[in-house]
Amino acid sequence: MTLEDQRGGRDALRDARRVVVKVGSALLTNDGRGLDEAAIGGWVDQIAALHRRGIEVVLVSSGAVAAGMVRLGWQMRPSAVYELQAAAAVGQNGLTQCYEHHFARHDLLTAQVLLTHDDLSNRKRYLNARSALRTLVDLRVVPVVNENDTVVTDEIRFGDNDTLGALVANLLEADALVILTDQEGLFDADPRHHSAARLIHEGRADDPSFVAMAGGSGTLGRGGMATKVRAARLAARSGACTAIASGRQSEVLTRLFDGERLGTLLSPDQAPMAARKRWLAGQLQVRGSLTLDAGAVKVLRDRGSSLLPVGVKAVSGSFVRGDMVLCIDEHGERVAKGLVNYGAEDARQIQGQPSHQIEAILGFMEAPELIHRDNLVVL
Ligand SMILES: Nc1ncnc2c1ncn2[C@@H]1O[C@H](COP(=O)(O)OP(=O)(O)O)[C@@H](O)[C@H]1O
Ligand SMILES: N[C@@H](CCC(=O)OP(=O)(O)O)C(=O)O
Repeated sequence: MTLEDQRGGRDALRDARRVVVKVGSALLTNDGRGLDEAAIGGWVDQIAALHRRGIEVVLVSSGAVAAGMVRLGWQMRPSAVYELQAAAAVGQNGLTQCYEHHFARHDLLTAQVLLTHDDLSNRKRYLNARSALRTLVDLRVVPVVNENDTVVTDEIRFGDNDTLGALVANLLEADALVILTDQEGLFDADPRHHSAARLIHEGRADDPSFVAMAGGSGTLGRGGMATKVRAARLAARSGACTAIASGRQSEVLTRLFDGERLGTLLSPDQAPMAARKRWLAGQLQVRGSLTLDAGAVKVLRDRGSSLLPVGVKAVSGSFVRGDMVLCIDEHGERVAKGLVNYGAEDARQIQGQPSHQIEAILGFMEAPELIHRDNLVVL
C-alpha cells in the first residue's frame, strides 16, 4: 500500500459525515459482568463532541447480557440460550438507562432500536428500519442499536454485534464504521497468544490475508477479530471504511475522526459512491417498472433528484414497498433502478399526482417520493 493510499484512507475518516460506532462486550464490561459506566460516560462525551462537529452518529452497543447478569445476581455467564435471552432482556433496560443518563449530560436524546439480521434482509422491514433510523438521525437523536436478543438465537450464542454494525452501516450508507474493542486493532496474530504480534495499520477490507490472521475471541462464544474483519468487508460493500481500535485509548473517537493514525483502518476497494451504487444495484431482482415522463427523466439524470409520483405515467408489474423497480422512459429505455416506497397498487393510484395529494388518495403517506434519491441508481 502506498503512502498516498494510507493518507487517502485516513482522510476518509476525517471527512466522514455519518458514522456507525460499535462498542463491544469485551470493552463494555470489565470482567465479563456488569457495565463499565465510567468508560461508557467517556465514549458518550466523545460522541457528543462528534455531534457538535456535525457528524451524525449511530451507536451499536452490546452489553445487555452482561448488565442483565448483574441485575439478576448471576455470577457466571449462562450457556443456555434461553437464559442468555432472559439476561439480555433484563440488561437492555440498564444499558439504555446508562446511555440515556450520559447523553442527557450533553442535552442529547437517545432512542433504543432493537434489530435482528433478518430485519435487515427483509426488504420491507429494511426500508422501515432505514426510514426510522434516518428520521432519528435527522432529529439529532442518537440511536442506540442492539440485537433483539429475545427473538434470535444464533447471534446471542455467537455474540456477534460486529455484523449488526456493518449491516447498519450499509442501511444508512454510512461513511465509516468504527469498531471499538479491547485490543488496539487487528494484529497479524492474536496478541493474547503471540506477544510479538504486530498491529496492522491500514489495509483493504477484502484482503484475504486478514481473515487468516483474525482469530476468535478470548472469551467463550464471542466473535473475536474474525467477525470484525468480516464486518469490514460487509461495510465496504456500501462504501464505508472500517476502523478497529481500542476503546481504552484516550479520546479514541475524536482522534480517529481527526485523521490520527490509530488502530486498523480497512478501506473499500472502490470509491465510496461507486461502491454504494453498485451495492444498491446488486441488491435485488427487479419486480416491476415505472414509466417516467420526459421531465422526470431529465431531473433524475441531470440532478440526481428523487422520483416523485407526479413524474410517473405508468406502473407495471406487481411489487411491494421496498422492492427494486426499473424506471424507463416513454420509449422503453432504461433510466434508473431503485427501491420503491409504495407497492404497485398504491403506485398506480398516485401516479401523475402531486405528492401533497398522496394522503388524500391513499389515506396515508409513507413518503413524498416514490423512490428517494438515496435509493436510486441512474443507469
Ligand atoms: N489477529 C488478532 N488481532 C487482535 N485481536 C485478536 C486477533 N485474533 C483474535 N483476537 C481476539 O479478539 C478479541 C476481541 O474480540 P471480542 O472478544 O469478540 O470483542 P468484542 O466484544 O469487543 O466484540 C481480542 O481480545 C483478541 O483476543
Ligand atoms: N447482544 C448481546 C451480545 C452481543 C455481543 O456480545 O457482541 P460483541 O460485542 O460483538 O461480542 C448483548 O448485548 O449482550
